[in-house]
Amino acid sequence: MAVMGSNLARNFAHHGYTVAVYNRSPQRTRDMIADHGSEGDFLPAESLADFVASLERPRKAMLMVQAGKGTDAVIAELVPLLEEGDMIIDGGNAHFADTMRREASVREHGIHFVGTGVSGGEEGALKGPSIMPGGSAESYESLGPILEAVSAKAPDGTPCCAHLGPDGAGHFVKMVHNGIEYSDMQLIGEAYDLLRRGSAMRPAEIADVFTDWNAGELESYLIEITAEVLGHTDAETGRPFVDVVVDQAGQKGTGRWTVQTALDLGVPVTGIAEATFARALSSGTVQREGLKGLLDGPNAETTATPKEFASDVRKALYASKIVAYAQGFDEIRAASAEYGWDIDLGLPSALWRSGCIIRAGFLDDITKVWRSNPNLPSLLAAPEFAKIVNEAGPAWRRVVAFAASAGIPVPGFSSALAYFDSLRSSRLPAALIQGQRDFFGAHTYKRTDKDGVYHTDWSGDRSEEKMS
Ligand SMILES: NC(=O)C1=CN([C@@H]2O[C@H](COP(=O)(O)OP(=O)(O)OC[C@H]3O[C@@H](n4cnc5c(N)ncnc54)[C@H](OP(=O)(O)O)[C@@H]3O)[C@@H](O)[C@H]2O)C=CC1
Ligand SMILES: O=C(CO)[C@H](O)[C@H](O)COP(=O)(O)O
Repeated sequence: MAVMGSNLARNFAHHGYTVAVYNRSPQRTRDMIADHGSEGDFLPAESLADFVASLERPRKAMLMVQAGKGTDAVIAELVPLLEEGDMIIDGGNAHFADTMRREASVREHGIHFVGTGVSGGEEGALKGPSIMPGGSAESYESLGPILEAVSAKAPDGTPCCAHLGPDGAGHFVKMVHNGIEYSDMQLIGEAYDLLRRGSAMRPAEIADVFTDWNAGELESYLIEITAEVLGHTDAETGRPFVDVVVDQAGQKGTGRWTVQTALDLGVPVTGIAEATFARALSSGTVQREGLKGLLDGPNAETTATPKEFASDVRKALYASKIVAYAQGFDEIRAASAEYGWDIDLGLPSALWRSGCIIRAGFLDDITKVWRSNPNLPSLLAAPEFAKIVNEAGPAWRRVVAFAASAGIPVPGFSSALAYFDSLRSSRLPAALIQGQRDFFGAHTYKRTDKDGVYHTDWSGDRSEEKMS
């Protein structure tokens, strides 16, 4: 009955379901019933045993508790109280590997375990979140209609909830959703910083720029709330709210997991990685405090007009955002192959169209791309997206070049551009790295002109040997 659980319970009740509710600390349950008990049919319980006893069979028990140890603790307490055929649904931000482990262990008791991503924050949970369930297809048959009823609806009326695949598939997709969320937020932050430092615009003016952008191709929840946050004035000081907030970004772990998992899968999610490291750097007070005044550099403003500059930043933001999404989908595809999930690539973007934090107008276009050609090597290979990033090129380069010359850090914009340039390069310096690896470790290399694996006798006469 913390923020997500209580709002989701109210959402179920608003849809006509009778909802049994329980929280480890009973006061939270009492508060929720006192504040919202009249909104629907609730059965409050002060012990887990009473909670379980009040459920219809087969029982469906949904957890919205702290991910990690909290989730394990509740499952351990819940399993002995349940029977074969019952179902545990974990809606928290669990690591997909934990979900795979929990699913296997709970299945031994004949109990279904559904790990599901839930996104939309406090408001989404109440009014309709994007729901990303994994678990067995059998469990989705009975659970799906309930989750679909309370989920957000896409502009075409489709529920933003669908079965993504077995065991950890749902939580994996939610994890990548959060990784993309990190990237999106970092890119927006960089756009703000460029306009603020590079064009001397005030937060309220930048809020207007974001409001304007929200009417175009960048239309999204995160752009919308950015305008709200930038337009907000601190009541106590009368200063822009953004200027009174400590500039250290928090993180609960999902961005880090996305990057760690991508490293294991060998998928370059550079935008998500830069965004995650940027949060860590902002919070690294030892280094930031310790180096204050020691590091030198420029502090320049653009010579472009604010309108021209904002137009370039908008294009760079959109192109970098497309790169981040392309990388996220690459990670989902790689994990689907690795774990045998068989995820339909068109589904995540379809489920993200409404309700979730990264909801955006262009998710409809992404869904259409994957639906018409699921075998594309990358989202960037879709002609419509290739056209956008290609056309953004000159503005993107002007922004990154300006940022470097002006001393404004843009790790998201510049890493996205480097990714784009790497992919379009016919030759990469990886050939030299292969030579170095062979030199110091006899790691061998392949040649461009003939088949086989080769090694050069670097410490001897430098003759080349065909190894296989
Ligand atoms: N907040 C958000 O915007 C979103 C959150 N999520 C995920 O949803 C879940 C709930 O999030 P949120 O509402 O923010 O709350 P928190 O993540 O802060 O979790 C608090 C809840 O977990 C319970 N809890 C913690 N440890 C235990 C334990 N050992 N045994 C029993 N209960 C325990 C708390 O009970 P008690 O009151 O007794 O301490 C409380 O009900 C999390 O997994 C979160 O990652 C997903 C999407 C968005
Ligand atoms: O899952 C969410 C949104 O989709 C949660 O709000 C999550 O807490 C966001 O991650 P972080 O706290 O690391 O910024």
